[in-house]
Amino acid sequence: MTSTSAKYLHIDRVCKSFTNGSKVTDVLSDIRLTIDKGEFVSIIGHSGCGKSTLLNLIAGLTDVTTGALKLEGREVNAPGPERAVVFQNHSLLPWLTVYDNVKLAVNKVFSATKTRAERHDWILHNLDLVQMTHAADKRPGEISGGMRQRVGIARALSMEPKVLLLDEPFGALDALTRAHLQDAVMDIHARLGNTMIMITHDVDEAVLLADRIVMMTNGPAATIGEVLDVAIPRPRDRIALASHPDYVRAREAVLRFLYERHRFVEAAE
Ligand SMILES: Nc1ncnc2c1ncn2[C@@H]1O[C@H](COP(=O)(O)OP(=O)(O)OP(=O)(O)O)[C@@H](O)[C@H]1O
Repeated sequence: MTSTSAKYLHIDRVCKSFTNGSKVTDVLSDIRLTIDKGEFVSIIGHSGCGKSTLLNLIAGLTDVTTGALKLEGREVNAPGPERAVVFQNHSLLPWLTVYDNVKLAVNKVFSATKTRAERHDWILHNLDLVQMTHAADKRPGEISGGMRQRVGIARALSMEPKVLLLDEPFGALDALTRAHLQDAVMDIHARLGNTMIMITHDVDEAVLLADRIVMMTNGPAATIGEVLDVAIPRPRDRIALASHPDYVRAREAVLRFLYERHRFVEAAE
């Protein structure tokens, strides 16, 4: 980690509680994490531990209760196009075509700085990045779930975000489609070099994609239990990796964390 980029995204002693009437729920406690520019970070942890809450804090969709969250030295306290989110279930507008869904995002960010022709080219360029140009005139209801997720990624990328936040984007997809999209994301990350943070429940996905894996303890008041470096060279090939000793070791470390040291126990009411 170089000193100039060390504080690119800085999460400093962040706690998050939700208050509902007189009931206060402490969801996250003392989160400390620094993410480098261009890094790919996976966040893994049992259901309900607070992964989405952490991502929403980075997105600016919810406020920190205490602590500070900064991107390039600037406090994050509202959503912004420099932090685009892709959700598990696509959030495309069903009445607009694929092209128009991306256009909406592009117009929002670039209407003052790109001409109409440049914006058109930019929309097609982003659809091309996820290999969806052929479906530009289709509506979300006319394409598959995997294709909708691709369009969601294109729409997020079209805003040229500094940080791409992925909240379990492939959770609802079949294994084969998921593998194709993982490859697409790795390819985009290699080509654009942007910072990506992805929540996943899938240990193999976490290891395959990430430079570091952030492992969260169980809630309430969850925190970061361990951060694992995945020093496997890129490009990564899923078949070659399956028997790679570093891959096997990383996978085992995550499994041990999740199933031995921080086993999920159903909360007894
Ligand atoms: N707006 C809210 N008000 C009150 N509690 C909330 C709110 N949002 C989330 N929570 C609680 O915070 C905890 C963490 O939720 P979160 O969705 O962040 O977990 P998660 O790790 O992403 O879960 P999953 O893996 O199941 O998606 C849960 O107990 C949830 O009920």
